[in-house]
Amino acid sequence: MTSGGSRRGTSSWDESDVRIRPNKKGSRPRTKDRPAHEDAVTGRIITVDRGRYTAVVDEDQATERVVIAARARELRRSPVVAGDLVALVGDVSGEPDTLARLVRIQERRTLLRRSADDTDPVERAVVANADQLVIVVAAANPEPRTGFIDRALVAAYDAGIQPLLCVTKADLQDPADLLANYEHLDLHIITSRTASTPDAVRTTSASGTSALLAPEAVAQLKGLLDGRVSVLLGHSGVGKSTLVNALTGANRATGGVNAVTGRGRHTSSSAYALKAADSAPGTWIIDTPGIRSFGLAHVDADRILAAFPDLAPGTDQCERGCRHDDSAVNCGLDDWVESGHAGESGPVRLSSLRRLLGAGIETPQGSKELGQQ
Ligand SMILES: Nc1nc2c(ncn2[C@@H]2O[C@H](COP(=O)(O)OP(=O)(O)OP(=O)(O)O)[C@@H](O)[C@H]2O)c(=O)[nH]1
Ligand SMILES: [Zn+2]
Repeated sequence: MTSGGSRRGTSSWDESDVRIRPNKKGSRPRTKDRPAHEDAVTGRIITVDRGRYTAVVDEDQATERVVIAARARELRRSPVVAGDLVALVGDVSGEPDTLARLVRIQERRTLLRRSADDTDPVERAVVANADQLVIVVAAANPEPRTGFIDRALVAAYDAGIQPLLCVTKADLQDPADLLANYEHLDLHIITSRTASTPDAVRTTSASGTSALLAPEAVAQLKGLLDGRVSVLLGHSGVGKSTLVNALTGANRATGGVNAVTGRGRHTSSSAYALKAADSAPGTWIIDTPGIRSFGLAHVDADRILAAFPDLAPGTDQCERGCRHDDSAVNCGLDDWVESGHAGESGPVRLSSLRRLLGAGIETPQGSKELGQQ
């Protein structure tokens, strides 16, 4: 359990914070034939596995515990994902072999989504209520792919989540060339490497390989994650679990949450949340072991444009249906940038935007055409 700092956990919420999501069929009260669940407690979903929802209740209090719940029948069609804040009723003791009932999902601040691939219109919720998306790539072994980073950036901008780029294994390869692609985005970039100095952070990967990481990047990352909910995303082998363990290590050895999530390797492929060690209340790291790709069929180009406020007004002069991408003719963004409205970095920002717009997304008018065929 974390300690110190101001209390910002779920403890300060009351029932009015737990809102029922708008009902498509109108707002027929659900309280008519069942109790109003006034006794419900709020839980934070840390993982989902075969219809069982694992939640943390009474976060950062002495009574903090892990409660397993099943979804109430009326929520059968509502996906519940890691990071969701939910109302739980029934047996919320968290004792072995008890099962609570999940009766409400709190309105989400953000929702990270993906489709299985660019042509699959079915979007899946991945993580709810995240503040930032930490995109983890290795400088080498495996080779970094800008396509993956770009797609993750698009997914983050689409979800209204702040992206952050973490490059590992800088001891193997100087990542300067890779990073040149991203220096004109509003993006925190953290570069991590191994080190053999006495202050190196000792950690292990999920498979048990130990590593010594230079403390600067670990400290920097810790500072950026403090008090926030962060999703970590990266391909296998980039050093994600090595980093996660460096950040959560102390906590995995103790604490209630550990009982469910931290015993050796997590076997489920779904996202799961871990509490960071020695951090402010509300600091959560959500790992996404099963996610190797980001289908973007659901993404709206307007939301990507919104992440470029210096450029977005330039599209006022575009013709209807303009895709603003590399193939666009008479795109207003060209004039906007040429006439200096977006400042000196305008041209490189525009080419970054266009690269992202080409990462496989719908046109602003909502046609089903993809940006990349
Ligand atoms: N040289 C170097 N090796 C590292 C660094 N970080 C991690 N590694 C090593 O890279 C290998 C893969 O690291 P993991 O943490 O298992 O990678 P992962 O992303 O969790 O991979 P999966 O568990 O397959 O998802 C391990 O042998 C680590 O010790 C680094 O900064 N530099
Ligand atoms: Zn345009």
